[in-house]
Amino acid sequence: MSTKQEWSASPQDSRNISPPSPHDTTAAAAATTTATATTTAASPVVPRRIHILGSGNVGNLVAHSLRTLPNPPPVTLLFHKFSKLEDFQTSGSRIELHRPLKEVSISYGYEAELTLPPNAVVAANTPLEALVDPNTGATPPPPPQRRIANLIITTKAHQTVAALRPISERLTKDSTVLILQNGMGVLEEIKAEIFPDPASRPNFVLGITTHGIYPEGPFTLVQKGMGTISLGYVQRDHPEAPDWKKEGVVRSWFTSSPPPPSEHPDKPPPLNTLPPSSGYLLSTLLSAKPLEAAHLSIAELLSAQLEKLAINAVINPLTVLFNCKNGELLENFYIVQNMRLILWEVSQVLCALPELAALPGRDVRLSPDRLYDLVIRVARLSAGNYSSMFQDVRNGKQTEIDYINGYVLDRARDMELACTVNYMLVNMVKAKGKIVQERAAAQVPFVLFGHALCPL
Ligand SMILES: CC(C)(CO)[C@@H](O)C(=O)[O-]
Repeated sequence: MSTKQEWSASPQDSRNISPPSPHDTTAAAAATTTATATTTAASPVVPRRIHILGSGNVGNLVAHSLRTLPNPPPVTLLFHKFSKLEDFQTSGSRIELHRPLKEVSISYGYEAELTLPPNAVVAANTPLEALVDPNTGATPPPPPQRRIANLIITTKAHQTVAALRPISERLTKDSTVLILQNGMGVLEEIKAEIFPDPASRPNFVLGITTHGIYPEGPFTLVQKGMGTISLGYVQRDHPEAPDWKKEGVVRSWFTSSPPPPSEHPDKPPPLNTLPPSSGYLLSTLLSAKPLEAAHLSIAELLSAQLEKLAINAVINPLTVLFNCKNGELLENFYIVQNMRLILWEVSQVLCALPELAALPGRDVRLSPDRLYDLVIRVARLSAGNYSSMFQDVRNGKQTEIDYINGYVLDRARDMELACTVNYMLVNMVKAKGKIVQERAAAQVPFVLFGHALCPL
């Protein structure tokens, strides 16, 4: 874990359009006690406010952990659906966390915003309920168009680009965006579709979490498994890097830039060598104890991401296809045989990735046997839970399969490797999702204004 560093914050960003909130005006004093180190006259100026896009379990855990710091930073929750914003407000604009053997903790003081652009009313594909209060018919007030210095994205992988687009103009090259979600490939999509110009795009940090969080009510979470959050700063691309728009999405996120200054390539770069907002965001997350966050070198983070990808590539689709809890996968010899088959193929693809060529111990670390041990450990620890993909399918939602097994498939395709097992899994999970959605639709054949008129 890296050393923490103190960051002073600007009381109010001069580019903000909205008037300062009381939380922001006290930012400079508060920032100095969030993390500890030496302040110099030349300390970087970073607005303290942290915006969080994605109001699922991980987003709420991070928000709660930040707001329960001794001197918490101001936190804005960004909602892209009016109904979600309303749920938050009607449940007291607070987040509640239940942890094993710990008392329940409740956090307050959030600012909540709707992220729809002002002209969303006329956009053809905007869901009406996202704009108009179903009870009163009122439209929400326009959100303050404050510049976003620090953004944490915890949306599902497939929702990220659409959720980020309405706020993308509030991010600048001085901002930092942390992408904290399951799956891989989203950073490349964001760069290609939202920030094609390397010179003006924000800084990025990638993260993965192993915390086991489950909802117990609106904005009430239960932490069943204590995990960690691993974070890695992504070096900026050179402005002369390839034009992503022209050449399509390249799914490897390693850049053409030299690695950031660091005494040893396995060590993360010191926070004070990073852009100020990246240093501030990392330092603040590292100081939030319940998150158990660690700052890794980007090579270490990539390995951890790929290990998690391999775990998800096995547990998630199999729990969908066999309609079972994570632990039930382990009790069935035939399923375990399939696990080994999937991992053999995943391991072949991951070990061939060009960006891992210099990773020490790559072939052992990503060998089928080691990945199998990791899968077994996670399935045991989460034996009583249903995987996130199982829950998505059951709730008729789109899954993250394209960013998990689909990512393995895309990378195999780039390298001209066969990847039939993962190809089949992607199609089978999509087929299962379609069956569930069609069955649900068949049960409610006639829907008007969101109300089922004739449920069967
Ligand atoms: C590890 C995992 C499969 C445990 O349920 C989790 O990442 C999930 O549900 O996606």
